[in-house]
Amino acid sequence: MKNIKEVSILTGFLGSGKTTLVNAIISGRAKTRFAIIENEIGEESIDAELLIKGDDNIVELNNGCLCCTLNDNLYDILNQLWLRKSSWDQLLIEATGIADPANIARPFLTNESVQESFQLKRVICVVDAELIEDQLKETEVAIQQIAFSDVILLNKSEKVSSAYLRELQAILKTLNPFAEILVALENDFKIDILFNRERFANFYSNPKPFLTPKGMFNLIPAESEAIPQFGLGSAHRQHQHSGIETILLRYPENMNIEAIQHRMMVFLLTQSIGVYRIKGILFNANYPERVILQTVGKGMSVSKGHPWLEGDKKENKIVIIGKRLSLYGFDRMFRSCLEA
Ligand SMILES: Nc1nc2c(ncn2[C@@H]2O[C@H](COP(=O)(O)OP(=O)(O)OP(=O)(O)O)[C@@H](O)[C@H]2O)c(=O)[nH]1
Repeated sequence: MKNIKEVSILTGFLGSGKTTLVNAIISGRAKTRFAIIENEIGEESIDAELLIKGDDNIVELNNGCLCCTLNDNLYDILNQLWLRKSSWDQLLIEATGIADPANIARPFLTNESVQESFQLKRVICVVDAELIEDQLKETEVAIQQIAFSDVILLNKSEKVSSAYLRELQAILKTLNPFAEILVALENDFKIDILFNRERFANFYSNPKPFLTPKGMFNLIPAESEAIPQFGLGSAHRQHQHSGIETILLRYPENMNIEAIQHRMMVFLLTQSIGVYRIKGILFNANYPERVILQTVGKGMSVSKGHPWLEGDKKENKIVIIGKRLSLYGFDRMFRSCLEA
């Protein structure tokens, strides 16, 4: 009998906690070998570096959204993963924070040849309890993510009161009465409960194939969208999606970690409107590990990442995601924190 692989899609707005959940899944289901598709909107992968283990079956898909420009690539990747199906058990897809999960799920729901090999078991939406109300007001995609999911994981619940948490649950119920809402407290995800949840198999009635059959999973040639790029030395603007854009900055010099923390704190307090997410892998020769800088909304965290190994390209890599971003302003700010 053909071995059908289970698929889980993780969605949720920028910074809600998807990568943290992927790590919790990897360690919480240690007996399951996961193939993981990591999609990031920036050209450079940062999330893959934040995963707790390196694995041959981690596929990074950068500089575009699986839900739109990279959707064709999904077929390629499914083909590749299927060819080495004996090396993994289940597939996890971490969408970008601005993806519409319906578009990622479509091949699994409508394409018969994909369905013969892959079964979409659940779409999990990670929701930031502290920020979701603002996100729902600002971006339609936050609503789409909640509306399409089978399970809503109300994350960072320790940051809000229990009365507000109940209010939020009521709001989420109105956006998606069919989904089950689970509450996660301080990264304490109940992974087994999550993986017991399965979508209603017949929820989408009478799906129709939407692609011309070709190749193993109806592979169609990728028609990649032109991506606007503006050069500025090592800094450039990369990709636009739903009015949300990404800037990538790279610097080979030592970053002064104290200086950047201070600078970021002031920035978040005074100027951060329209900046949804900053993720940085920071380099300083005095630190044996990568320093991970993250901001979500006005919150910031700085933590240790993987150690630098010989042969690693030692540099600072910072991704900023938001609307109407000032490339020159960010470049100036980060340059001012480099050690002379
Ligand atoms: N306080 C608190 N922080 C959390 C929790 N879960 C995640 N975080 C923090 O939130 C930040 C973003 O988490 P990620 O897991 O990277 O979020 P993400 O959804 O993968 O982010 P994007 O890939 O940029 O969309 C990190 O600094 C995490 O440490 C939680 O339950 N409580």
